Amino acid sequence: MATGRTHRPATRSRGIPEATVARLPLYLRALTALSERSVPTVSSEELAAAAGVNSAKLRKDFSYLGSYGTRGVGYDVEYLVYQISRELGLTQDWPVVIVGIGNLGAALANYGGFASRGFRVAALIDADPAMAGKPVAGIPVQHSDNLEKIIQDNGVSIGVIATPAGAAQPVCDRLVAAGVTSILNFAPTVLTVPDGVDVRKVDLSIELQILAFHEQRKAGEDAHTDGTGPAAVTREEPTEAAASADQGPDGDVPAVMPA
Ligand SMILES: NC(=O)c1ccc[n+]([C@@H]2O[C@H](COP(=O)([O-])OP(=O)(O)OC[C@H]3O[C@@H](n4cnc5c(N)ncnc54)[C@H](O)[C@@H]3O)[C@@H](O)[C@H]2O)c1
Repeated sequence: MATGRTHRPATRSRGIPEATVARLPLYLRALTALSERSVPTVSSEELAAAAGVNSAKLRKDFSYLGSYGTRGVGYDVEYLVYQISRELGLTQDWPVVIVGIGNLGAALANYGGFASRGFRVAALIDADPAMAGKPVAGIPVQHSDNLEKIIQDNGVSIGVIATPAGAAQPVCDRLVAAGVTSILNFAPTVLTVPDGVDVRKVDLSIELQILAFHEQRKAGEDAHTDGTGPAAVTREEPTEAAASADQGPDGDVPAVMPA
């Protein structure tokens, strides 16, 4: 039975802080773009700018990988791609199942970017009997009655939940009981999982709400500056929403966050 914890502590067992782990994909994306342009080396400043990260933070992050670059030359792009991919576990193929093949699940299944990053969609699962056997992105949807067998047959450790909120916890419990140890949750609900299971939550509506907050604040500042509106909320007086928002990899609020 699922209990208690929803995410791991701030430092992982190998000593790399969770905030550094969260920035590694940003570096990898920037490095992959450089690699595709056959750029051999990159300075910490250039790479930091491309990744949208402060360069001192980048150098600190890379020190956890044992990568210090060469003075006057910078970092070897190909080697860093390899090192970060290895650190993120992307040098092996990860079979992933998506549960809930509605609008979102089908869009995720059709997204080509997973495969190029080492994630293979091994199975699509849905509770609607009418969908069973129908192909989505070339993969036949399987009925959720067979969820446990599908997980075991495919050796799946990563599950993506794209069901309605009410179904997410029972689906999560079944995934975990079947052996899944990492969950990416798109349903707007907090999942409870046992120790040893990682949950990441994606919620685009929260991102939009935070942008709305900033828009409202900007509008307030404009009105205050030209003297036409009520007193603005200043940047020195964050509202509760801003104060409680999780900080992302480089101070922004991440689109994917711990559950
Ligand atoms: N995180 C985000 O940014 C974001 C964006 C859009 C939607 N969502 C959320 O994603 C979820 C899916 O949205 P949608 O628009 O695709 O909905 P949808 O209704 O189109 O699809 C949901 C699918 O889940 C299936 N389902 C229901 N119960 C199930 C169960 N127990 N096991 C397996 N499958 C089950 C349904 O048959 C359906 O095919 C919702 O929770 C929605 O709120 C999140």
